[in-house]
Amino acid sequence: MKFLGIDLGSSSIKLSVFDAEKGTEVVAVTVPENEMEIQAPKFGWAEQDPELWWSYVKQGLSGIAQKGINLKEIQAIGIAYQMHGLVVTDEHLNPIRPSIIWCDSRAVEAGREAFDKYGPEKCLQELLGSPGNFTASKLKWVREQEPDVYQKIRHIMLPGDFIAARLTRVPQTSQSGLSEAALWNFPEGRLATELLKSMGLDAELVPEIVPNFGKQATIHPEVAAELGLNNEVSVTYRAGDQPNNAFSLNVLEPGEIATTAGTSAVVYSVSDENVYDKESRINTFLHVNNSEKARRNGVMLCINGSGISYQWLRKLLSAATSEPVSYEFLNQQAASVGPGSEQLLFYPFGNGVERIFQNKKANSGIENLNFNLHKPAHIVRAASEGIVFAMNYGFEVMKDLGVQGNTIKAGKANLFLSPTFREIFVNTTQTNLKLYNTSGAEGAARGAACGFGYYKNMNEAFSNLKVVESLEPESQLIEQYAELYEIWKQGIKIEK
Ligand SMILES: Nc1ncnc2c1ncn2[C@@H]1O[C@H](COP(=O)(O)OP(=O)(O)O)[C@@H](O)[C@H]1O
Ligand SMILES: O=C(CO)[C@@H](O)[C@H](O)COP(=O)(O)O
Repeated sequence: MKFLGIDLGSSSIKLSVFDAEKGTEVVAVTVPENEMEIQAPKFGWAEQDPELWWSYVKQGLSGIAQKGINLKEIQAIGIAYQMHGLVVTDEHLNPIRPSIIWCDSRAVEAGREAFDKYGPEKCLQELLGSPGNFTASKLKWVREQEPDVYQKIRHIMLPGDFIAARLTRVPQTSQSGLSEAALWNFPEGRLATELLKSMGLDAELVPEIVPNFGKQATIHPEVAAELGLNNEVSVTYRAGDQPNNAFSLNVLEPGEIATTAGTSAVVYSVSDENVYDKESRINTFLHVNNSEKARRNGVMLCINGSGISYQWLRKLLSAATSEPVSYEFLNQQAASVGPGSEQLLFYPFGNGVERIFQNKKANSGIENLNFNLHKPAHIVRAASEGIVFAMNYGFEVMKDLGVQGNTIKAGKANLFLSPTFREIFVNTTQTNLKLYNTSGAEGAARGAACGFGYYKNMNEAFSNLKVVESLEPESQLIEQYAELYEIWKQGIKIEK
């Protein structure tokens, strides 16, 4: 039996077909070939067009068919998606404006006002954090700044809900989705209706709430015919890309930790408690396997400016070449310079406000540049160090909150494909790193199989997940990176 996983990232959309009998991925496709743009009509804004996402999903499905898969054999679909975005649609499920995505900073003030008005203590107790810059605050911004748009909205959705709605023509969202929107009352396990009211938002805009796993809705026959899919195929799994990354790595139980470094970088730890950071630098969302019987939360740090820094450097280094330079070239450049990049410091905070700094903007850029000494390779290495150091800054807050564990799992993907990045990561965070040969899209396909009822339990879905590489910190490098991290930390400048 074959299952399809769709991973709607900020840089690209990945699709995976997983053959459950064989226990392996049989086809993987990434669209577009070059990374998607994030539009910034104003400084600090970040938007993408949901119609473009949908056109890439369709392109990805054609790519799968071209690789010899009979799309009619797909039994169910799982969707993972960039979190916290706001998609607003009319009654025909057509977007009314571009999506205001996760790293858009415009709603920070709206979130602060909502936090103060609803009451800090109530927010922390009920939402396990502030409405912050999450989906609910983005919707409040639309209501206040674009009242004509707000009036036309019939459904609000997260990015993955939109893709599911395009497939099934049924608007739905999930409990974990609402938690990432800051619209979930954790202690009572329900929609945060009082917060919606306090923010002046209409609860009717929230679509039907479905569990992460299980038959959510069946594909619309017209869509099935257009895409060449089977009429019977259903969406049986959806989750934000970070809980999905953890799920893909079989990180499901308290104390287990996952990481990734795509456009953003995340360290994600599972907890069975309603833990929260009073300053909302670290965020708690529902994990995919949360249930009434067993509480499972994802406690996580997010650095917005992670792989996007590397992506930006790649574009810069490609400006004068006929073909873009490859990421492998960047990795080689990084490896050609020693730890510390000859005192060059890189601050990766150029993708909106950062949660680890309480939704404030911090410095982005390169410091200590010496024109007679530093080459592009130093900048690439410094960027890798700066990204890991930023992750470590958040990881320290997680540890203060009681997150423990010295083994972290990651997919062998994105920045974790760089040996230098991996070395910096293990020695700075002082953790063991286990890399698995899997991806978020493959995880979403396994999720679809779980939701379809193919497996007896979730562990069975991961019985042939394999570690492809294990790394451990080395005492000499630990010392070296600890010193470099302290120097880097001194250079953080947070806007007042
Ligand atoms: N071979 C590679 N080596 C190092 N980094 C890479 C490589 N390929 C991609 N990346 C990094 O990973 C990023 C994309 O990661 P991905 O997980 O696909 O992002 P998203 O899920 O946000 O779309 C790229 O922008 C780049 O920074
Ligand atoms: O905001 C978060 C997590 O809370 C981000 O991790 C987004 O979910 C975007 O993910 P990527 O596109 O970087 O995978």
